[in-house]
Amino acid sequence: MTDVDDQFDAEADATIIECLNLAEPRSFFLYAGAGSGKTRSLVNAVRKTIDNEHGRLLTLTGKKIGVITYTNAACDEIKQRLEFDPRVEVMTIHAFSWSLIEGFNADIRQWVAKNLEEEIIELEEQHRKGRSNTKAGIERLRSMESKRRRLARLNSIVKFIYSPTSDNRTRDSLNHSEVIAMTATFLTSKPGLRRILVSRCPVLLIDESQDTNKSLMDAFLHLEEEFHGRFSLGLFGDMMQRIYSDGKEQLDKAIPARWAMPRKRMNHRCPSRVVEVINNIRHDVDGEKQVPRSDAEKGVVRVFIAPQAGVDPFAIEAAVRQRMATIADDPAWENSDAVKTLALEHLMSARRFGFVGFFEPLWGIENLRTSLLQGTGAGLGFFIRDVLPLVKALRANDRFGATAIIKASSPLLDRAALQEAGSNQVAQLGRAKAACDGLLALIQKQPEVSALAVLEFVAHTGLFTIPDTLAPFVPGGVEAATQDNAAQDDLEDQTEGREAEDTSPQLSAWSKALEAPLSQIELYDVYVRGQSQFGTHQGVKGLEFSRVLVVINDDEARGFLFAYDKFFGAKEKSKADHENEAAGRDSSSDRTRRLFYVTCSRAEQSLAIVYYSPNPELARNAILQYGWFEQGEVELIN
Ligand SMILES: Nc1ncnc2c1ncn2[C@@H]1O[C@H](COP(=O)(O)OP(=O)(O)OP(=O)(O)O)[C@@H](O)[C@H]1O
Repeated sequence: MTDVDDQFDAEADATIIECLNLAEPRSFFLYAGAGSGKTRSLVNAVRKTIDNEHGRLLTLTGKKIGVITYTNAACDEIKQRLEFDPRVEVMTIHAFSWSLIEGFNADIRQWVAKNLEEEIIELEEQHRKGRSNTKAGIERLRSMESKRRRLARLNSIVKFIYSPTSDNRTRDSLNHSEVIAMTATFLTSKPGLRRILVSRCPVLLIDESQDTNKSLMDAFLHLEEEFHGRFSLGLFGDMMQRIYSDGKEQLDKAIPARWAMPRKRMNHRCPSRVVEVINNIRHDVDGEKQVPRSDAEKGVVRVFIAPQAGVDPFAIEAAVRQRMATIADDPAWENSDAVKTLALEHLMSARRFGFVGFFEPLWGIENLRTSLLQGTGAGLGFFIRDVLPLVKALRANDRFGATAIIKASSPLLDRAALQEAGSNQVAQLGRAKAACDGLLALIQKQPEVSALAVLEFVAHTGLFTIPDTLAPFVPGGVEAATQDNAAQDDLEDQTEGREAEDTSPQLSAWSKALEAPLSQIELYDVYVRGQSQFGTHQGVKGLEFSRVLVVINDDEARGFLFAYDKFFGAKEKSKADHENEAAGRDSSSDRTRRLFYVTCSRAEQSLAIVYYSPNPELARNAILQYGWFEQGEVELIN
């Protein structure tokens, strides 16, 4: 690291540290682009603060520095970098919100009731106006019915529960957006809650603040207004990287003049050519210009334009990697594992990484999506926490590991089974061993064995407990589950859950997903852990990779928030787009430009963009007209 580079933005860091002075806390808004080390500044400032006399004060008073991150992964990373210091509370916005409102059961009940009543009135209104025999009409009726039922049951719920990392489908649970909305309302309407927050965390730092839910952000800004001088709200983020519609538009314009406005201008991540390109993309938005590190390489940037129809994307992307290996003089491009491929959405990644058969049916069910992306929920857990670790241990001939897994989670060797076996424990151990051997044989004999066949084998041998979600797919599964009272309750919660009245779509989705080979679930698991070479444009916010391949295909993505075809001039803008632009409102082009900025700025060495266009020639001209890329950097392929 060169001294000049290290000192380049030193003033911003010093300002932030000053703001965290607990005797005189001051709020601040850090203005800094991609790769400028915002997270590093956050961690450094917190560390410096807890290492000085303020740290002792925090220990004495039991107060904490609050840090809100955007993802669980970012949360873990920051905790680790701060060595799990107990004076710092690092949480996602969902976990933080719940930590504020948990236990206020009467208020929660009242809020949910009012919210449900309003939603029901709105649905009734729509019902009066619309037709009831269409798909939308039927869903509306079902939703109305479900909300009425939930409303009727509210009084019987003594304690509301919520988990920031799962689908929250039981009767007494709240969903993610309710918790956020409720926290915003409570913070605004309850002075006591505001006092609790400020007294618990005299400093609250929010990373990726551009995407923090707008009503919650407004609540924090009001709270700051009331407590300034005694409380510091520190916003880290980059308005150019606002890619979720939830965030507060023009947050930067809402910041009071008394706040500190530190600024960082060096990009420590990207090579100089990538810095130039992202400066170009950003230019018309706020003119903010970054400089590369003095020791930055030049790097390579290429845009490849391919036709949208009648091509094999796998062949095209392989050819692009080959071409990049030559242009960048970097053979690693030929190895797809060394390239991070960013698709517009998860299905595109699933197709490319090879787990679409398992993923697509479940992804089609709206309220399974959170758990699908987080690998949570009993059905997924059965495979990724029980079966796959055992399969891996057996394949590696790791008898010790396999035994540990069986001991920890197989009913064959749980305490009750062993007690029941009495003097016959050896036979019970033999049964477990035979089940393991059988599972290994099944997988070795048929490497593409279906998930269903594995499930049936596990049910037959009793190797693991079959969760209710999967019980309908094994002989006698449902009866076995319903004999058990607790299971019966769970089943009712699932079938008569708040919103999910009709579980048949979920059952048929699981039925389809189980036809996929178990090997697809292994790939899915690697993907959701973020360990594959694939990711989505939105999902890689905050991350960085040596070689980045951005895949753009509106046709395959079928999204509506982002529209590259319009952005790159290959498709006409709609009337609404023109109106939004004329009125200075956020248009789909604005959103697309910001997403493009995020993806391009992930590259540490070289960047390739593959754009599947309905009209490659037109797109090429439009892209060149922007002037972001040089003539030689844009190639047509087919
Ligand atoms: N002062 C510095 N010296 C050396 N490397 C740095 C410095 N600041 C940041 N970096 C490195 O630059 C990269 C980008 O930092 P970081 O991820 O914190 O940036 P960011 O501003 O959060 O980026 P983004 O908004 O794009 O997610 C990281 O690899 C980080 O280690």
